[in-house]
Amino acid sequence: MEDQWQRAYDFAVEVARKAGEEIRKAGEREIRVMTKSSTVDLVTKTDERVEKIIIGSLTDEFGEGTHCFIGEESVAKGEPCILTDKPTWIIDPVDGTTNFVHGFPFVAVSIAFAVNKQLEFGVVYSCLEDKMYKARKGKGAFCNDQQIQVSDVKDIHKSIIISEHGTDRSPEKVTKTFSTMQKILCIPVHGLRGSGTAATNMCLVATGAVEAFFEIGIHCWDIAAGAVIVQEAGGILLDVDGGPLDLMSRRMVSANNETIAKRIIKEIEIFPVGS
Ligand SMILES: O=P(O)(O)O[C@H]1[C@H](O)[C@@H](O)[C@H](O)[C@@H](O)[C@@H]1O
Ligand SMILES: [Mg+2]
Repeated sequence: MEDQWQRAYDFAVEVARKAGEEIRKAGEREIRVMTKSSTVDLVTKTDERVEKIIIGSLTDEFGEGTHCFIGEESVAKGEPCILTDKPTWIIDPVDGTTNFVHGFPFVAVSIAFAVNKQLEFGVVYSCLEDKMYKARKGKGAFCNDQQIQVSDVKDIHKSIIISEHGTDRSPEKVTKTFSTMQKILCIPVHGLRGSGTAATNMCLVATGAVEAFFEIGIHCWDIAAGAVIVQEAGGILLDVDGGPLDLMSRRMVSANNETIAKRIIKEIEIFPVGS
């Protein structure tokens, strides 16, 4: 049977690299010369510009109207965020926007592709590190074309766990997030980390650098590509309540195995996520 999505997969890698180059140029050209306080609107323009480059390239390649798009910036401007059975690109043009403004070296382009609500492939380009992570369902996960695999650690005491506090500063969320982090830290685990971008965090799970990453508050575009990469690296994806992952639920646990995932889930204090 003809391999229907290989060309789309290969092209997604090219587009991610082109988008990453645009982000690097924006960082060198614009942010360095502006005070941080005045860069927020510039960043929004960069995010929007990069998303336009990605969607424009995909539309030129595959034709107007053949595929659907869920992009962070398009949704922010009122486009629907609904995953249908149609072939759909799920895009975060600049994951780690706050990092980008500050020159903190973890900024990722995240591009995933789903058909019939099933993820076919994911590409995460950590553009300041020049690390191209990619994975296609059933065909393994790679970083710069080297196959990657999750850690084989089962003892939680020998693990590093990633979590993020996100951008919401509401008292309930902050209290529950830090209470969860405190409980996990004091299991004890070897350490807690966070890169500031969910896509990169998931790739760190996939390479075995850390054992798990969880977060409540992320969006489908932050995690869709990373989900394929973790899965194809031998990892597991669950909801924070231990049920199956729902890509649209704004909460997620990714881990190297079920033992670590379930141990983490016991400590997570769940809170509702805003719109
Ligand atoms: O809004 P930015 O600065 O991009 O940060 C969020 C990032 O997009 C997510 O991937 C992270 O997981 C969140 O914790 C960040 O707040
Ligand atoms: Mg993001």
